[in-house]
Amino acid sequence: MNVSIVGSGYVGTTVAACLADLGHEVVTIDIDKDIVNAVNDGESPIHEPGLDDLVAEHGGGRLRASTDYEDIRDTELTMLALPTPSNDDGSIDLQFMEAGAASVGEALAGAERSADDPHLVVTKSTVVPNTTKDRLAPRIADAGLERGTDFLVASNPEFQREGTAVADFLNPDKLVFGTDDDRATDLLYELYAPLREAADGDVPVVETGIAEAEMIKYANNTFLATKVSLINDIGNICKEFGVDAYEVADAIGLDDRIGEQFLRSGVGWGGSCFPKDTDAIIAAAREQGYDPAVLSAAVELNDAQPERLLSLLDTHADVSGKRIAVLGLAFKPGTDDIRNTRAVPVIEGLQERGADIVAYDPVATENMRERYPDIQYADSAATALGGASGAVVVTDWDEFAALDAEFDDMADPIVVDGRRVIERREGITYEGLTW
Ligand SMILES: NC(=O)c1ccc[n+]([C@@H]2O[C@H](COP(=O)([O-])OP(=O)(O)OC[C@H]3O[C@@H](n4cnc5c(N)ncnc54)[C@H](O)[C@@H]3O)[C@@H](O)[C@H]2O)c1
Ligand SMILES: O=c1ccn([C@@H]2O[C@H](COP(=O)(O)OP(=O)(O)O[C@H]3O[C@H](CO)[C@@H](O)[C@H](O)[C@H]3O)[C@@H](O)[C@H]2O)c(=O)[nH]1
Repeated sequence: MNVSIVGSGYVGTTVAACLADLGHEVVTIDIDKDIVNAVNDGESPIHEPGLDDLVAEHGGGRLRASTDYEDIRDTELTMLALPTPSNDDGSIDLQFMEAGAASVGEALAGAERSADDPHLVVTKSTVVPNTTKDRLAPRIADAGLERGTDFLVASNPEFQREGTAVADFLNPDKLVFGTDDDRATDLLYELYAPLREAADGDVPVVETGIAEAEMIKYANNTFLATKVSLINDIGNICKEFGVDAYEVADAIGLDDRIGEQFLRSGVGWGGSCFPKDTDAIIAAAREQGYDPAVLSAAVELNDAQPERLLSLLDTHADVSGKRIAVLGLAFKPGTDDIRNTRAVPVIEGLQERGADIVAYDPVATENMRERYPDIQYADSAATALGGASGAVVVTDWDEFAALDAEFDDMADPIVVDGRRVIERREGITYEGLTW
């Protein structure tokens, strides 16, 4: 198939490269010339394991990028993979989606199409229920097009995680096709046919309505975020009793109804999705007159975990004027993404306490330096720990688990672990956040 993807960021580039690898002809449209040039030169514009190879193989060939929306005219369907950030009140900001939809409409309006061959516009981005129908379809139609005749709309949310995005896209737990027209459903089946054939096992397809598909994405993300907040709540109770929350989690995870994943308690959830999506669906629900109590509590608890981590440090040392190591800056291991990382409230809490911060991350240092140019950055965990009067662990990078003799070089070996990566050992004062 000929496919276009508007927005060549984390999702757009990953989906485009994977679809090209599966045999489709794909063009991504982005307003950022550097991204467009990178893709055409076979270079991945983002840090994502496995993506470099795919873009190197297909970039400039079956995978092209362009700044020109008119390139979507030669394609059968267009996916919108544009940002959906938060407004100040947490509600979804649809300005990029509406601008993209309007540009798609203008490009399609200038194309020659037969009435029995409408272009399918698919919402890949995460949007609150009814956005595609009420906010995006009208922007496309503004160019003088008629929905159902000139174009169709659908929702096909994406469940890939950063750090494992390529593998997640190619082997999804499910595909969700939100449509209200059989022609749209057929096109989505055609698009995903090579993926379903190549996938490791059966890939179930959920055929549903457009708004249901949009809501499934929020239900998925908020369920997982709340699961982590719940295990953090339980973990905080465990800490009060001197009980190991990880032994408790391992045991309850054996119950199929609970499941073993997303039971790692600690300093909380961050990233480009959980925080903004939870805020967006809470704001959307409130606009409808419903206040989601459990989701609000999940956010509140998540916001409090970094301060709990620092309070534990306070019980061992007054950090004012002391060198404190922050190990891990990315919101999770495997990525250089610092969007909504828990490292930010930890750094700000340490700054409020007057600590002299030295931070280390294997790949996210440069991104954090742009945000906090005034703190010190070390080029290794060993350098960060050397002479420090305390250390906090924020990201569960594997390399932190191997640290050992490095603690001997601390001025005062106090380690407060927010991710359970460091083993308790002789010679250090160790506090786990929930164990
Ligand atoms: N990042 C993830 O892992 C992930 C996973 C699932 C779903 N999502 C959702 O997918 C959507 C996109 O997220 P992302 O992380 O890929 O965003 P991103 O910021 O990485 O990428 C968006 C891209 O859109 C481009 N852009 C902005 N305005 C444009 C316009 N008018 N026309 C063309 N291009 C334009 C930007 O230059 C950027 O390259 C969001 O709704 C997000 O919630 C993200
Ligand atoms: O047991 C756990 C699991 C995760 N986390 C934290 O939760 C956050 C999110 O982690 P993860 O879900 O692995 O990463 P994302 O890349 O943000 O992926 C989520 O957000 C994406 C964007 O919507 C979705 O597509 C994915 O399905 C969804 O898992 C990170 O800060 C993790 O440290 C924990 O604290 N404990």
